[in-house]
Amino acid sequence: MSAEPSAQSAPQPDQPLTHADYLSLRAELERHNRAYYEQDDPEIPDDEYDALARQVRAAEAEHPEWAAAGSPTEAVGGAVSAAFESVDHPTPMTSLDNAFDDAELRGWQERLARSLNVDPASADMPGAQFRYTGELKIDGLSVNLYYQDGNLQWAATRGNGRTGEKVTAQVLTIAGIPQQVPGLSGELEVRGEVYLSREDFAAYNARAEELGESLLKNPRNGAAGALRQKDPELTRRRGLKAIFYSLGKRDGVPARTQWEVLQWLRAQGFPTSPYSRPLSSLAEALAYHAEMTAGRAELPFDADGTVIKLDDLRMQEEAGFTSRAPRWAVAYKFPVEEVETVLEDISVGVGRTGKITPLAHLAPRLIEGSTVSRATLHNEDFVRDLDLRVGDTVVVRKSGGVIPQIMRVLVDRRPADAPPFVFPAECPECRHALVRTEGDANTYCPNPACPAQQFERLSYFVSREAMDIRGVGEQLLRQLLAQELVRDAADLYTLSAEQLAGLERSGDKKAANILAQLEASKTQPLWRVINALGIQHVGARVSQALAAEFGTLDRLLAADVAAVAAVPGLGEVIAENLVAALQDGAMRDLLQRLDAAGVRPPATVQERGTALSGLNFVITGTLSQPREHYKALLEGQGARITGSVTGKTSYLLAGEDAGSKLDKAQQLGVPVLDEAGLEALLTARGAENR
Ligand SMILES: NC(=O)c1ccc[n+]([C@@H]2O[C@H](COP(=O)([O-])OP(=O)(O)OC[C@H]3O[C@@H](n4cnc5c(N)ncnc54)[C@H](O)[C@@H]3O)[C@@H](O)[C@H]2O)c1
Ligand SMILES: [Zn+2]
Repeated sequence: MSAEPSAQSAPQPDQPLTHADYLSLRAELERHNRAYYEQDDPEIPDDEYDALARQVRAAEAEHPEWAAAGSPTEAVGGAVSAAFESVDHPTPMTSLDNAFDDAELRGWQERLARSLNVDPASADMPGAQFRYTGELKIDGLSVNLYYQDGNLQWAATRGNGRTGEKVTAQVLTIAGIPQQVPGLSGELEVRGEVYLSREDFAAYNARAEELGESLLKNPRNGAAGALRQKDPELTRRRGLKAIFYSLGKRDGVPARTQWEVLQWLRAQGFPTSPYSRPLSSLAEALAYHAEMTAGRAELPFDADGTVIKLDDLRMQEEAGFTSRAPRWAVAYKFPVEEVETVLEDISVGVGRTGKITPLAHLAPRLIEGSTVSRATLHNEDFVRDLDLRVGDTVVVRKSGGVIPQIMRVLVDRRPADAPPFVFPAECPECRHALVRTEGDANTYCPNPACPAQQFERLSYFVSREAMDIRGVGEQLLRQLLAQELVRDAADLYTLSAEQLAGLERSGDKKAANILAQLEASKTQPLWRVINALGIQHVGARVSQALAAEFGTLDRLLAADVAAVAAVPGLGEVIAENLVAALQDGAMRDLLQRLDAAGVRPPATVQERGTALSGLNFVITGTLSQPREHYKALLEGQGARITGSVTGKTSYLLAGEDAGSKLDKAQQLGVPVLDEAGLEALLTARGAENR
């Protein structure tokens, strides 16, 4: 394995910078700060940014007069966006100084000792006065929660360190944030990191990739973009998480050390990190860092290093802060592992929606503990921007700790005869001309009869997360397509025993088994059928939400965009796409033929709750959601819905402007429920799965 020399090394001392060089580097740094902090969209990886910042700092150390006009190296964060109300942090929120190797961590301890008037040699004595807490440096963005007398007043981003953006509603979409800290009076500031888990990051990008939308560069920027949404509902959909690790104001908090702060936070119900550790010496800090470095690939979130903090809070206060960071803590960054490898081939795949995706085939290399031999190239522009050519030596790293990504091409190592990669104009499977519409990064094969798409759609249809037809595997599907026995999923249900038995490596017994499985699949639950249609962005989770909401396929087919978009977990984009897909002529034809073949999912009703079984409901008046919603909800709990109020009616669900039915119910003494009443009834009867 050949690791790239680190981009983090300090500038060469034999290359003194001129003032003009310095100014241009500094302008570059400011530009990257804006892209990173204000647009949440960095242009360069963090280690390259860090190297640039070090160069500027080194120049300023030699020429303090250059920095006099106010350098970005002195500042924390970026400008506060006018889109949010701004709020002053009672205690400033700072950045952290960095260390990049063990020697730098020792150097940090020495400086710390001197600032505390302690002999650096004795600070490092076994069992000495310098104890630490080791934590992971989670790659998210920091927030400050401000409480008065134990009640949450607001939550804000770090902003420029003194003033942040108020994002209370957005922060409260994160699970587990206490709105009260009982028993405290005075002021409390709780600081932590809001982040996107690696899993959620990957899921987001997978969807964005399908949509042809721009991808998140890393989980940190994903978290920052999600938290700084004006609409908290959009924040909620991204599924942010948070981990808390320090205090600003801390009136009445009984902690004397950082470790006790963490224990206290945990006891108050704040999410805390399981990876934090008390450390009794610098040697233990080094070992902790080494251990975290080795285990970083398995973390559920991105971390770019460890944070080593002097444990004693009184000593922390004594050591104090520089202009932008505490002296008592340091971020020890993980090395960025990049490897060089050779691009052996670029293949082009066709997905079930016809999307064409180029894939890099790499000479296998080990990166952070796993072998990497492939990397997605996303789309045409991605390959062109890199100017990738087969035979190139490329630099690969894991982005977001998990997904291998080609960072750049080492052009000087390019074989002389390497031809530029030409993105195909025709589908590699069916030779149909490919289309790429303006404004879309993706290229598609528009041919619905494309065998690659047919195959992908069919294998998706029978897959475990869809119709789960185990006997129909990849090989069988290929044979069926090749012999033109099927074109789409509905054709599977028209197959005869003779046709199946006639296939290669098949026989009567196998054929009977396949037919039995096909037969059984006709009553698979609704969500499986919805999922099996293979509509863009409609996977298992979305299908389950749709089935729960609409109950039957017919109701789903009748729903408009607004009704679909209102389903929990869905949004406008998915809704529009879904409604359009269901209205498509070919899709209607497929659905009709599936129905004719006997594929009839039982109404979702039966497989859900029984909390209201035996009860008869009548619905009237204007409710806050379409009547279908309540119908599905009630039927989903086993209730029957009837049209008129009679002696047999158990409840009338009445919205605004209810007319004669309400009168009738009152006459007959039928209990009348409003929405809150219904909610209470469901709760009282222990309804789940709503
Ligand atoms: N790629 C780019 O263009 C670009 C531009 C600007 C900044 N950056 C990156 O951003 C970082 C710069 O600095 P910064 O000041 O935002 O912060 P920082 O990431 O260097 O360090 C401070 C921050 O660490 C976070 N943190 C996470 N876990 C913590 C813990 N356990 N204890 C304390 N703090 C913890 C806090 O949010 C805190 O504000 C660098 O990593 C730099 O590479 C990159
Ligand atoms: Zn094709």
